[in-house]
Amino acid sequence: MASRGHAATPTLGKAMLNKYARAFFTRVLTPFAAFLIRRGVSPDTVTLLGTAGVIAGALVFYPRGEFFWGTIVITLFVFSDLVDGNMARQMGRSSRWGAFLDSTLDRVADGAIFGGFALWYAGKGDDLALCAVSIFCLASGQVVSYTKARGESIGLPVAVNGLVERAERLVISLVAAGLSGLHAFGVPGIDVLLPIALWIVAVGSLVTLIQRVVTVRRESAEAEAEAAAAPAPETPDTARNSEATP
Ligand SMILES: CCCCCCCC/C=C\CCCCCCCC(=O)OC[C@H](COP(=O)(O)O[C@@H]1[C@H](O)[C@H](OP(=O)(O)O)[C@@H](O)[C@H](O)[C@H]1O)OC(=O)CCCCCCC/C=C\CCCCCCCC
Ligand SMILES: Nc1ccn([C@@H]2O[C@H](COP(=O)(O)O)[C@@H](O)[C@H]2O)c(=O)n1
Ligand SMILES: [Mg+2]
Ligand SMILES: [Mg+2]
Repeated sequence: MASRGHAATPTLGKAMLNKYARAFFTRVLTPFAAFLIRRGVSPDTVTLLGTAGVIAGALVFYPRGEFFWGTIVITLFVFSDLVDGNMARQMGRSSRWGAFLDSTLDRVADGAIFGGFALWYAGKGDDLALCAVSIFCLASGQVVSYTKARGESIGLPVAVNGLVERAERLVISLVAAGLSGLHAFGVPGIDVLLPIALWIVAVGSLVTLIQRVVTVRRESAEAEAEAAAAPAPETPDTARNSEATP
């Protein structure tokens, strides 16, 4: 199957969280995943419910500026993205459909999170620049993921993850949003963290996008050169001719 961060393809510039945190969370979440399997829950159900919870947390709380509670709800549900795959692997039922559903709903969840920030800044948060930065984070995150999916669909390895993968985008934004939310409980000055995080995610996503586009361009040129150097494949016509020619 097409490569992902943890696939067989040698991957350059593997992002920190996918490299170090995934193994840790796999160990921690495996017993919970096994428990759900014993209760007859399917990986697809976990994928769907997890996404619904993230959407609810992001779109109910963030547009009202309730960053603490929004982040608590999202955090409770976002780890379902690590549990669903874990369950599928334990059951020996990892599937193309599951990979498609997981990745597609990742995009939906990310849209809700950064859309929630944008709605806050477009409304009561009253900051057009930060609304624009939130929309940039949303769009660039989706395009970063698309570069890999499209590159892989045309047969390239896309052997780079880049500086800021999805896990980084989420951890930076959610930690900052959760802490910024403490402002509502009287912690002074802490609300500056969310704007800082959004700028970091925006710049990091742009760098990641460039890293991936450059990689796809190089891999594509290499693949074209390889194809040009290889002997032309036999068509029925050339096969007939070569049989006729002694
Ligand atoms: C008083 C304190 C208030 C604070 C409130 C609580 C704060 C809690 C804050 C944050 C928690 C954040 C948790 C975020 C967890 C993210 C988990 C996750 O979903 O990871 C997904 C990621 C990728 O999964 P996939 O392989 O399924 O997805 C692929 C990916 O989307 C690709 O996208 P691309 O990267 O290319 O853009 C797609 O291409 C592909 O299609 C798709 O399939 O999983 C991982 O990467 C694994 C690593 C997970 C690492 C989780 C780290 C969590 C670390 C810390 C959390 C705790 C922090 C607590 C801080 C408290 C601060 C006070
Ligand atoms: N409903 C699902 C969800 C995931 N999978 C498989 O797991 C892989 C993703 O693993 P994560 O640890 O990142 O969740 C995905 O590519 C599928 O192979 C599944 O089968 N069904
Ligand atoms: Mg998953
Ligand atoms: Mg996922």
